[in-house]
Amino acid sequence: MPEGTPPASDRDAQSPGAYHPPSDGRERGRREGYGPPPEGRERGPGAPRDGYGPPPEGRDQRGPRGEGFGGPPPEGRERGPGAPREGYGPPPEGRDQRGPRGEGFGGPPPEGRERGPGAPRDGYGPPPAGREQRDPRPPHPAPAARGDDAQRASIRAAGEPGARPDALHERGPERGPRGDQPPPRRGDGPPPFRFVLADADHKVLLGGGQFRVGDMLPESARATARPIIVKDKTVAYVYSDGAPTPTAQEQKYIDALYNSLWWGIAAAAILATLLGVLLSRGLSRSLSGLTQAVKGMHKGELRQQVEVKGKDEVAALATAFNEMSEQLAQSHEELNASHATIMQQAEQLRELSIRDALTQLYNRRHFDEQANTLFNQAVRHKRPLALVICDIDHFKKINDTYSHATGDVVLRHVGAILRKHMRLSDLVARYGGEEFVMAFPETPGPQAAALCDKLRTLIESYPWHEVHPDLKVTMSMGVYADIAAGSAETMLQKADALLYRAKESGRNRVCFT
Ligand SMILES: Nc1nc2c(ncn2[C@@H]2O[C@H](COP(=O)(O)OP(=O)(O)OP(=O)(O)O)[C@@H](O)[C@H]2O)c(=O)[nH]1
Repeated sequence: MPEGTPPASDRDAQSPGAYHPPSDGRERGRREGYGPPPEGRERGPGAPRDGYGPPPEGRDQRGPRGEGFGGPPPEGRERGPGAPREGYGPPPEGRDQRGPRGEGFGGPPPEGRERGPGAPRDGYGPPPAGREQRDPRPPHPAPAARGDDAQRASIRAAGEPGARPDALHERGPERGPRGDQPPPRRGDGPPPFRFVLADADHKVLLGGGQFRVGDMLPESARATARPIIVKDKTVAYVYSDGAPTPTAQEQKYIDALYNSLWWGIAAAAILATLLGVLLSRGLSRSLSGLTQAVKGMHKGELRQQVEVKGKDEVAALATAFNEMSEQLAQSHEELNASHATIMQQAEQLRELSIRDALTQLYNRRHFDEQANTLFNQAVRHKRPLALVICDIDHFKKINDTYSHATGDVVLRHVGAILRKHMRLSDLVARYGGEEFVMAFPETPGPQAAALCDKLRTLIESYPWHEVHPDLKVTMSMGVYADIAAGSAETMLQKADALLYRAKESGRNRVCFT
């Protein structure tokens, strides 16, 4: 069994995933071998060994247990070359082949810890020449018999470059810092992480970064420190201090990644810009066509069609716009047609409201409105105005002799003769029954009477025999042309009086003042 490897029984009792120091019994047993035997415990060569006295044969060849910490040997313990070593002399041959213990922590050894060239190393001072070449792996944990020294050695091993704090719980005493696999070599560069080791009271045992030995870990560091547990008891804390320091190769790789990232971002930005410019140009052209079409619609040209390209949203918008424009134009045309129809019908209704259905002349209501207007204008402009009332002679006899229908035909023919032979500025209406009224603007009385006489002659000479062989039709008229009467209504009353006089005078004649 190589030195430093605990007995099988001890190893079996240890958890495979955590570091456990040797049992107290082992520790005591080993330590007891370096002090004087108890009084009265003299032993002979065959006496059972309890650690006092020379080891049995073969033990010396293995060399002493590698305690490196302790005071000077007890008084009177003079040792020869074969005396058990306590770390105060060169190790026996073959000891160096086991590899160093706890390398990785530089700095001088504690005061008073003078060591010989073969003394077990505790991590302070450079290793012997060629040691790293022979065994690059971190040392095994301290032998179980060394107790607290073994714990320190194991803890120092955990603090080596590349070691993880939780590795203390993962590897057994005879395993490497990372189990059975050697730690990755990182060349001669700085360790990737720095660790600070503190005892259970958070007092720094092994400094690093901003912490010195003896400092107290601040609360912030304590929160993230990883405990080192021995037999369910926290014996120390490991705190990671500082950021990882990549190797030159790793830094190159990181730089290359950053360069690739920045070039990728730059390329993406350029592509996005170009794509945006192209899209904006196409979009601008499409929207320009739509804008022109909308302006055309605003001017009243509702039927607008824009070019549809592709199948994107702009094309869908152009298609929808074309459909909307066509529907809007059709609706507008239908609305215009309906409006024209309504206006026509309104005009027809208006005509019906102001005209006589039998003769198609204006009716009395319309004549009264227009006669007032003409009267006011004549008064304002002091212009002549003549108003005339006409009545068919013995019309009752016509109805009675030739039928009521013949009487209607006579009324229509008389109305047509009156309308045909008057000026457009003159006004004629059927006043009721067989009565007609006329207004002659800009016409003095004598001229109006002459016109009325002409009309009377035309009615009398009309070929009524075509309506009925024995039919004779004449008309009597009263003409009044003095606006001094005061109103159109008064003038009509005066004209009606003259009509009555014409009737009384024998009919078929014109009377005026
Ligand atoms: N056919 C027809 N007859 C009408 C219409 N309106 C009124 N009449 C008739 O016209 C006749 C008018 O007769 P009157 O008022 O006595 O006058 P007149 O017979 O013409 O006698 P004078 O005026 O004195 O010459 C009445 O018989 C009415 O019925 C009409 O629209 N159509």
